[in-house]
Amino acid sequence: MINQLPVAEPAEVRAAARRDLRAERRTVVGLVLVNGLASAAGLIGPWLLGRIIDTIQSGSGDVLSAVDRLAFGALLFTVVQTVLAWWALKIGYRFGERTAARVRERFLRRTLALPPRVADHLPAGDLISRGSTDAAVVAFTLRSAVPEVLVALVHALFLIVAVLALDLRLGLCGLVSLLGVGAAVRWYVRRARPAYLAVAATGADMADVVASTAKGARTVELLGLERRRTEATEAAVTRARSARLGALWLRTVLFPWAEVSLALPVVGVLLVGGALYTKDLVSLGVVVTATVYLRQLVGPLDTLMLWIEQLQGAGASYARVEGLADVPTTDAEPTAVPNADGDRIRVDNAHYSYTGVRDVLQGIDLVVQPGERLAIVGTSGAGKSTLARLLAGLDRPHTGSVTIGGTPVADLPPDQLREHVVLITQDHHVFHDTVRDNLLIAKPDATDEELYAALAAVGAMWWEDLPQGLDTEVGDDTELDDAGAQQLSLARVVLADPHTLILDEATALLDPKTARQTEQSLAGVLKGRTVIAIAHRLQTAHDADRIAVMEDGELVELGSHDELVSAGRVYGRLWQTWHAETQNP
Ligand SMILES: Nc1ncnc2c1ncn2[C@@H]1O[C@H](COP(=O)(O)OP(=O)(O)OP(=O)(O)O)[C@@H](O)[C@H]1O
Repeated sequence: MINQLPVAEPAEVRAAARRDLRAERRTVVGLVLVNGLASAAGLIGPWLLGRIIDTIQSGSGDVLSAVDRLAFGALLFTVVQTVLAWWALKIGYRFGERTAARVRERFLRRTLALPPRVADHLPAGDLISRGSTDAAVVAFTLRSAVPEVLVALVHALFLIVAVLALDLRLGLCGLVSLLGVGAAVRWYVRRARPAYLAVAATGADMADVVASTAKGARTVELLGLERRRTEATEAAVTRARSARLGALWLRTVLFPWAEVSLALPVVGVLLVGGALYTKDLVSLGVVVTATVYLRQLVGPLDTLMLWIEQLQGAGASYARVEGLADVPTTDAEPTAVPNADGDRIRVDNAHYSYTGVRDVLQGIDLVVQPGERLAIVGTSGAGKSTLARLLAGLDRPHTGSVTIGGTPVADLPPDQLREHVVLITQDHHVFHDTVRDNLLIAKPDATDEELYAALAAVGAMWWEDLPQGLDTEVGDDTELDDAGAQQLSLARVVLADPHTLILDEATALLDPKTARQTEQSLAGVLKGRTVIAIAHRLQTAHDADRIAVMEDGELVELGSHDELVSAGRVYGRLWQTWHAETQNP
């Protein structure tokens, strides 16, 4: 079990961000262009203001009409800037929406592409918090922060260039005074990544503790573990709180430091500009224009400051979302392609341990022929379900191999795996969606005829009475009963059309009526396939072609019912006892 999913390295995050930006190349170029125009338009107003002051000061010619013209120009360019800035933001929001969707889809695709044996061992809380909280933070940032930050950056750049072009001395004085802001941001950024990664990791840990307590609620209640679980939850909450306080502390330093630093350029330019003006080295209009430019710089820099925290948090979330790409999915390359050995399932000297201390499977050797019906029997804890998991590719043996047609089953990607083998248990799931979409999961390109046939094969003709047929949403107004839900998941199996089915407790714990209905549905699914059934009732074993008997993780007997009964060993004794019990209940 992986305790925590990987987090993408900064270089990987940068590469992923570059890919996302490249995918929206035209939108980004449009955004920068329109934004540049808006910023350029914004520079003209203060420049015209300087011209007004210089015109009034010179007092030559028709001052009044010159001032009117200049003031009208300033007003016009302010309107132009407002319209262009609105347009730039609109483009930015569109970019954000599309990129956020791309990030979410990538996460979903990566999650679904994980082999079952890997997905089964991932920490659920961490995975859920990455797919929900982290993905939401990234989406919000892309939608809101990134466009505004891009707009602010371009605006700030134009203002700095403008003030330098206006008067190099005043420009340099303004820039020197800005160094404080740069130092504050550097200090913050260095500490923010680890702080926000800690916030996300402790949050995921908290979700894990709560999820595992909820999942095991009955065990907690039965074993009286309430106090221990409460303590574990409190400890997780405390860790999450102190991580968040650590991140907040960084802000309490950043903001006052930055606020003071932002006031300095204006003060510096007023002092230096005043001195230069008294010595007639610069006009009053230029000093006023430079002061207005630097004053305007506070706006975009403030925006950058405000969003910088969001960007840092989102950077950490982006690294967590992208980290899914680094989940190790295979520790061995497939040794052959399916078909070298037909559809034959072969288990060679398979050992497996959950804890690394004790092998619960101890050197299993087994070959299942295509089309065969094999029953696995044994006492509780003998290792039947574990063997079923290995056969279904949900885990790989620690030594030895389990192969289908020569390929290790656990190495098959999910879409290929389900074409070969499907494990049927009582844990079926109906998605809150239409009947059609619930079925298409198994075969996205299935035609309606194929869907009707799959439903008919499992006896689920109730779909014809649904208000909108296949397009009826299930799970809301149309609640399916247990048998209906099981039929829907069995219809998915028919569509996936695997050559081998593994049945583990598919009906053992169902009430008799549902069990009977499910067995009838199952019969339609089993037809023409290799079936490996964990047999809880010896009647199932009796009907199988061969029976594998397990004891303490070993395969102790293998043969037909008649062979094993006449051998009179483990199965023979089990049969005698069961037979006696059913004859004299
Ligand atoms: N997740 C797990 N972690 C640790 N040990 C486990 C886990 N699952 C099963 N085991 C242990 O592995 C051994 C084999 O269990 P398995 O469930 O395969 O047996 P089984 O024959 O299917 O039993 P049953 O008929 O009761 O389901 C048992 O000793 C069991 O306690």
